[in-house]
Amino acid sequence: MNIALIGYGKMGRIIEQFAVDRGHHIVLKIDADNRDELNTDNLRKADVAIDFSTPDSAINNIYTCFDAGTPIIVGTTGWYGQLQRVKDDCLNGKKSLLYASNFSVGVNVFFFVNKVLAKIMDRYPQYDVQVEEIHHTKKLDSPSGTAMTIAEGIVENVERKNEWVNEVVGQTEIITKPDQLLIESHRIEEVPGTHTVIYSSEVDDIEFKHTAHNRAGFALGAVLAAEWLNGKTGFYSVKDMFDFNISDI
Ligand SMILES: NC(=O)C1=CN([C@@H]2O[C@H](COP(=O)(O)OP(=O)(O)OC[C@H]3O[C@@H](n4cnc5c(N)ncnc54)[C@H](OP(=O)(O)O)[C@@H]3O)[C@@H](O)[C@H]2O)C=CC1
Ligand SMILES: O=C(O)C1=N[C@H](C(=O)O)C[C@H](O)C1
Repeated sequence: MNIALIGYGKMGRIIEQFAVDRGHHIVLKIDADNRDELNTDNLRKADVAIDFSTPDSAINNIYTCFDAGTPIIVGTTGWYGQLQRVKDDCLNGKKSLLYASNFSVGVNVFFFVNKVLAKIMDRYPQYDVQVEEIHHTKKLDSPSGTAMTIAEGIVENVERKNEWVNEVVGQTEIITKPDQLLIESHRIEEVPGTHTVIYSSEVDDIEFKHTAHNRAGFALGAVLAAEWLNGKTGFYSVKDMFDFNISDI
């Protein structure tokens, strides 16, 4: 496949390596310095675009791909307030988009088991629950997209939690109400991404944790998603690609 990389930073560069290793060709690389080269003519040279850019630029990048008719994989986080509008425009215009807050196999297994665990813990009100995420200090958005997906999996399944709230440790201080799920964000040099769900009672804690050792899992997952999306029209999340099912267990 011919691939356009929108965002050529930490992720874009690793994605390039995996894509080339798998026999693909990079036909366009966009970063802040050459962003005027992101236009429909250039995008039409690509079979698929992969966006790992910035929360502020993602929406414009998505709509430029829609205009070009180029399917787009969106790894960028921090734009999900616009998700419904993007979904509607994608489906109405018969465009092609797949997004994920996290493309790694490990985290997608984690997302699935998190929901199962939440369903079980719904029965045990003596446990409170919170989510912690740790990322490098260059990260622009808080909470991480991954932590939001985890929190949504808990709020959907634990009746005593109705919404999530975010505290960035050292910047904001939150006093949560009982029906609020706290996501605590920590920023520590060079950490690729660590997510923990903690259920705490008077007598014990249950901790469920995913630690990324590097960015390779995210990058390979994004290339596999591009291969999966090739030839499809529609609006997808990474769940459509992994498709775990409790009846498989
Ligand atoms: N879904 C997932 O699995 C994962 C998602 N992410 C998300 O991906 C995004 C990128 O992460 P990361 O690679 O670490 O970040 P980086 O800051 O390393 O890279 C961002 C890139 O975007 C470029 N950029 C800036 N403005 C624009 C623009 N207007 N158009 C196109 N590109 C632009 C930057 O250019 P320049 O360097 O010139 O400023 C840079 O090349 C983040 O939102 C992050 O949360 C990260 C890892 C995994
Ligand atoms: O910015 C990052 O680095 C990461 N962002 C994604 C997120 O916001 O969840 C995925 C991963 O945790 C790394």
